[in-house]
Amino acid sequence: MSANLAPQIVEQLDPVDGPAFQRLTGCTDAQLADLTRFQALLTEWNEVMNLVGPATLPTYWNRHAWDSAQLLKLAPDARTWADLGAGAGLPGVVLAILLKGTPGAKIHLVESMTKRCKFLRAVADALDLPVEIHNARAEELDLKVEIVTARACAPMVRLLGYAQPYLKRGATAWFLKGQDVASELAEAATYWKFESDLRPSLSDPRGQIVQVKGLKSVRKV
Ligand SMILES: C[S@@+](CC[C@H](N)C(=O)[O-])C[C@H]1O[C@@H](n2cnc3c(N)ncnc32)[C@H](O)[C@@H]1O
Repeated sequence: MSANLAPQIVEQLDPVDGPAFQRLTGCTDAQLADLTRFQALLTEWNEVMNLVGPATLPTYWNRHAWDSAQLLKLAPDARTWADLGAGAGLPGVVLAILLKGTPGAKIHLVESMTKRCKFLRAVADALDLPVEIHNARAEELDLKVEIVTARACAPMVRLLGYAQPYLKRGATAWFLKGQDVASELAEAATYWKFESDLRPSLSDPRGQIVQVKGLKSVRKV
């Protein structure tokens, strides 16, 4: 698949395997092969370090690949991304696979745990991905990107603090959130002023993808 994933995406829940994911996204055979290799690396490394819940691996294509890939539908023209708390490479590695070969594509994988960065480096080298890996705390970096994203990194009240430097430099935030998003947003609103826009997740019937704009601190978290 080339630069524009979004126009080809047909909305449908739960791709159960690689071919179903390919039908859903229109990804190329090469991208499908990379995603399959990523699944194998995730499974192999998960034996020796805690990357994802083992029970989620059988549903990799929906829970991890499609959950991550759906972000490209929201920002089809974005080329530069920062994934805060990338951990196992979700969503950042999936985005990098789907944007590989697109001129200007660069995905910053920001992860504070050194051993998880080792995994991300191994994946990036094996798949020759357009990524930069930062073994750092997200809020300490000063990166200029179009989109800042995160999945399961921190509750919204703290995530906004991590994302603030990126938003200040012009990024748009799209965060993958679960069923607790309403209470997370209510808590965050006592510390921050911001506008949010929620879209239903295409991979998780209880999930939401939250856009955040106009972030200002009201009081210290
Ligand atoms: C629960 S894991 C989720 C990883 C991945 N995004 C996923 O969905 O599988 C959260 C990750 O965020 C990292 N993390 C938490 N706070 C961070 C921060 N301030 N800067 C960078 N990484 C952070 C943790 O080390 C951990 O790897």
